[in-house]
Formats: sequence, structure tokens, C-alpha cells
Amino acid sequence: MHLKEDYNVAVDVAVDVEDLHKSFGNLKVLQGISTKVNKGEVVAIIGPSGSGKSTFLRCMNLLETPTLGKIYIDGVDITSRKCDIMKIRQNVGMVFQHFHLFPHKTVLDNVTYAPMKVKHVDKGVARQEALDLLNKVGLAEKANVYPSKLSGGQKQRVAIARSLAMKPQVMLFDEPTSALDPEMVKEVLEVMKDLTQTGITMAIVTHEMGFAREVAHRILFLDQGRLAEDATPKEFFNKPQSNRAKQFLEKML
Ligand SMILES: Nc1ncnc2c1ncn2[C@@H]1O[C@H](COP(=O)(O)OP(=O)(O)OP(=O)(O)O)[C@@H](O)[C@H]1O
Repeated sequence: MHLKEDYNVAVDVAVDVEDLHKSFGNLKVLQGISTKVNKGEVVAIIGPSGSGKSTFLRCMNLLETPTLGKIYIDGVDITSRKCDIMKIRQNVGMVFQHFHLFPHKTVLDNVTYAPMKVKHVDKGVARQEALDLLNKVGLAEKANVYPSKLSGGQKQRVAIARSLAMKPQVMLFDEPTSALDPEMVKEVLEVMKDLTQTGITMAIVTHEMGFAREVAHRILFLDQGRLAEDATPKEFFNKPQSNRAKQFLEKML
């Protein structure tokens, strides 16, 4: 395990990104991103289509391997070859645009699967914790149904509960409402909003500007793979600095 040298002074930092680059062949998607996310902080990653938001997020749990640069999660260098990827993924939950639930498992079994299989949590404990989580996302009564019987919004809420069941320190959300019918967006955003009150660190790629403005502590605005702005929602939405952000907001708001 490679700990960051100045880890002792950085104990409040959950995610530390240093000069992150990612290329796909000749395509330079991330071009030197550096930022820190503090424990309990909620950051919204926004920017034009193709600016590298999802790639940035996916680097944070090594779904994409950075081409260059370092990422530390809780002080652990996840870009080090010696890093145990499975351990990191336990600590960094991810919710995708599409829900990726197991279709042949009930809602409850979807939520208990990883804790039991990966962490060897006792079945009774895993079920109780899963029921508590389903209760939190408003789906306790759906515990025994199969995903095919759920709406998109309900599926996404199960996906969030499933991710939380691993008790991650950091939660990554990759456009969690983009695949939903408009009337279901709100119920998922409400669950995410509740989550922000629990002290968990969250990084959210989103096109929901109202949500980002209301809920995020910080806005990271990406433009062509660079961190063009790193500001509070108030600063960013009221006084964007770059022309690109101004143009983007004119379109989005
Ligand atoms: N696995 C991959 N192989 C090749 N190119 C990729 C891959 N993943 C992403 N890209 C390219 O990288 C660029 C950035 O993609 P990314 O999905 O990170 O952008 P984004 O800002 O999240 O976009 P959107 O808002 O449209 O989802 C795009 O040009 C995309 O085609």
C-alpha cells in the first residue's frame, strides 16, 4: 500500500488528484487535472459533452487507468501498481447512468450480494442492513420483487442502496438521472440529497444544474479535459470566470 508522503497533514482529504492525464490512443481526454476533495464534501462535475467528465470519474475507481498522474483515495495511491483494485472499489462506490442490477435476483438479494460475497458479512446482518438501506431510499416494500417490476427511478434507488451496502467512503455518480423519465428524476435526486447530509464524500457528474447549484459544495467545470473552473456553486453560477463556462451556462440555464 502506497501512502501519500504528506498523508498526516492531509487526513481530511478523501480524494487527491495530481496532474491526471488520460488518453485513448491519440485522443487526449484528460489533460492535467489536479484537485482535492475533502471528506464529506460533495462536488458536482459539470461541463460540455465530451469534456472528459465520465472519464475523470471513472479514473477515481480505476474503471479507466490513468495514462499519467496520481490519484490518492484516503491517502492510498490507487495508481500504484501495488494497489489492490478490489479493495479500492469496496471503498469507492459507483452509481451509473444505467442501473446494472442483477435481473435474476430480488431487490434485497441485489443489495446483500456484494457485502456477503466480497466482505463475507453474515447473511442475517447483511439482510438487516439491506432492509435499513432500502427503507432509506423508500423501497422497503419492494425487497422481494425482481428489478423488472420496478420503474427506472426505483431501479436507480436500489442501485444506490446496493452501492451503499458496501459502506464506501466515497460515492461516485455518473449521470445517475440521465436515463430516467423526467418524472422519476426528482425521486432519485431527493435520495441523493438526503445522502449529502450523511457526511459521505460524493462526486457527481450531472447535467442537472439546479441540483448541482443547490446540493454541491463545489463545482468542478471541465472543458476539453482541463479543470477550467473550481468554485463554489454561488461563484460559478453567478460569476463564471471563463467564456466557455459562460457559454455553457447560457445553454443550460
Ligand atoms: N473507452 C474509450 N475509448 C475511446 N474513447 C473514449 C472512451 N471513453 C471515452 N472516450 C472519448 O473521450 C471523450 C470524453 O468522453 P467522456 O465520456 O469522458 O465525456 P463526458 O464529458 O462525460 O461526455 P458526456 O457529457 O457526453 O457524457 C469523448 O470524445 C469520448 O468519445
